[in-house]
Amino acid sequence: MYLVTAEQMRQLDSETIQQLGIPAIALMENAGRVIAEEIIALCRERGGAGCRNAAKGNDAGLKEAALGDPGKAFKVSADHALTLASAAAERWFILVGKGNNGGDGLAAARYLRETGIAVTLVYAVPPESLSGEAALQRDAAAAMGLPAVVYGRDRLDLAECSGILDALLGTGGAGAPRGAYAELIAAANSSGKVIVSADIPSGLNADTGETHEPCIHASVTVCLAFLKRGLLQYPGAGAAGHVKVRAIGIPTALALNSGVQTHLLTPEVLHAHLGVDLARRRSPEGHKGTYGHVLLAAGTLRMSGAGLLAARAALRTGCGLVTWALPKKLLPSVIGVVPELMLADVGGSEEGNWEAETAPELLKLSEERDVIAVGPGLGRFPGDTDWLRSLWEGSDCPLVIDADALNILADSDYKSWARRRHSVILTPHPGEMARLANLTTAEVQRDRIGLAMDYAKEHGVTLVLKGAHTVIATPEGQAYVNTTGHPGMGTGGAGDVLTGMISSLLAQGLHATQAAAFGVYLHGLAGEGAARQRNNPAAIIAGDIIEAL
Ligand SMILES: NC(=O)C1=CN([C@@H]2O[C@H](COP(=O)(O)OP(=O)(O)OC[C@H]3O[C@@H](n4cnc5c(N)ncnc54)[C@H](OP(=O)(O)O)[C@@H]3O)[C@@H](O)[C@H]2O)[C@@H](O)CC1
Ligand SMILES: Nc1ncnc2c1ncn2[C@@H]1O[C@H](COP(=O)(O)OP(=O)(O)O)[C@@H](O)[C@H]1O
Ligand SMILES: [K+]
Repeated sequence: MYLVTAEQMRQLDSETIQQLGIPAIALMENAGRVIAEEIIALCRERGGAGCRNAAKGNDAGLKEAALGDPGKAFKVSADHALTLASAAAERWFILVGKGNNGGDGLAAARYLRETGIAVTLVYAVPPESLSGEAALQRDAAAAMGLPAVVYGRDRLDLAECSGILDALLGTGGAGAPRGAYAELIAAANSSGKVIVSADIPSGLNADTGETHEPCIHASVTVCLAFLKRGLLQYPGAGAAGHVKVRAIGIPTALALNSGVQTHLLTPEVLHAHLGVDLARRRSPEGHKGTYGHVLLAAGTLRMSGAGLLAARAALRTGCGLVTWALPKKLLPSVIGVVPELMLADVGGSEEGNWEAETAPELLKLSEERDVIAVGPGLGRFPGDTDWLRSLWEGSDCPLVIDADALNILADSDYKSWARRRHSVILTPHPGEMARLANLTTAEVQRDRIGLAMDYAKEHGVTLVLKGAHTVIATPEGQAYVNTTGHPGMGTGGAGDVLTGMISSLLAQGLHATQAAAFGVYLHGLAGEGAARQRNNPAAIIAGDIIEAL
């Protein structure tokens, strides 16, 4: 599934209209219809038991009326999606803005009325100020005799409705809602009524997910044609409720041709777009050498657990072998803790810290391994930027950089380092990303997708920007947004687990984008599994995520 910006959406709209010759009013009709269908589905779902039974009876009657001899094949079906047995119990207020989003709402109102639902149009601005297709919809609604009020001129009591359709502002909204728009949004939010948003919640930045003050808090958002980026990024993702993306006649192929490079990370995208074998089939004649060898440079005396977590996660994700390179001082405390793990002491300080002099030994170890993962529990040490530079420039395999190794990178001018033959994957959380990009954490969170895409392209790295809805951005300019995972994963060490997983997939031969995307996806699924196994998600610890793999 594609993710688009408001600008890309406008371009796709106009290409459909100009290249395919489909009139704008037809797209708006389709939009109105799918919005009405979703409202009807919602009414059906939340209808009382009596209503549901009535609906069933009615549907049975309307859906399939076998005519004549029951043995005959001839049947007639009604439009189930636009049928609601409990319609008489519903009254919806349609909040109408001045632009095309308002036009969508007006079209939806007509379909709802046809179903038997009472609708009242609530214009945020005088109806005369509507233009283009929205004006055509206004006239059609008036011709059908739909009752209408104008906000600020006529009496309005939102307590009198059973639900609200928010068709005030869509992708053309700019800045915080003003005047009547702001007042209607605030009133809708405090009404306690169920709210369905057309395309995006009014007051949401469609690209970044920032919510202006005020912003609609919807139960359902019927997103038209393509998923808008802002609906996936918090806090917008929280304001949108259940997002239902519905087709309105804009061909998906247009997005591909127009160079839309952002995707929702689904099993279909992993399989069909990224070529990942989701079943992770293993060759019947495979052996541990077939599945690759991870070299992990991690851990200090005080943070040896980070190394253990990353190493165990790598093993559980299916690579053949893992060698954990660590300061000598750690050996007595970790020997035997994970029996499957190989340990390589590389010197280090008396206190069990890393030292710059360990670089040649690490490079030597890397010659026999397929990937280097560096960072979990690493700490900082004198000469660490030169140390990381020698790994970057001197090793001949993919490199996964996490935690303190990201902080080292943030202190380096690594764009001037020699180009690598193999890929580099960075896995920052928002705080680490802020240091890398020289921003505040709030600035990072403002538009995670946009920032990740720009950074990955500019620095020639695969970037995994962690947090709810992790973004994977590639050096070629693509991005994938993950939705697996769980708030219970906000626990120390969960990121170390991810580093181990991505490294393991790289060792097994997946390329950087595959390994980063599939690793993030599986990590989230394991987090969900761990949440199911524990009765309370707050009880999840990082080791549970590994056990759920
Ligand atoms: N063929 C198509 O194009 C299709 C489009 N589709 C639909 O159109 C939507 C986009 O429509 P759009 O571009 O007309 O913009 P829209 O979101 O309705 O709002 C713009 C109006 O709001 C106003 N306004 C803006 N900011 C404001 C603020 N902060 N506070 C107050 N007012 C503000 C601004 O007025 P102005 O300030 O310029 O006077 C302007 O008139 C899209 O989301 C989808 O639903 C679908 O039907 C598919 C086919
Ligand atoms: N609310 C959430 N929803 C989904 N995933 C989350 C959420 N909070 C945290 N995570 C995931 O948990 C991991 C935490 O990583 P990180 O902050 O690096 O932890 P640590 O440094 O302790 O290992 C990341 O993969 C992140 O995406
Ligand atoms: K809206």
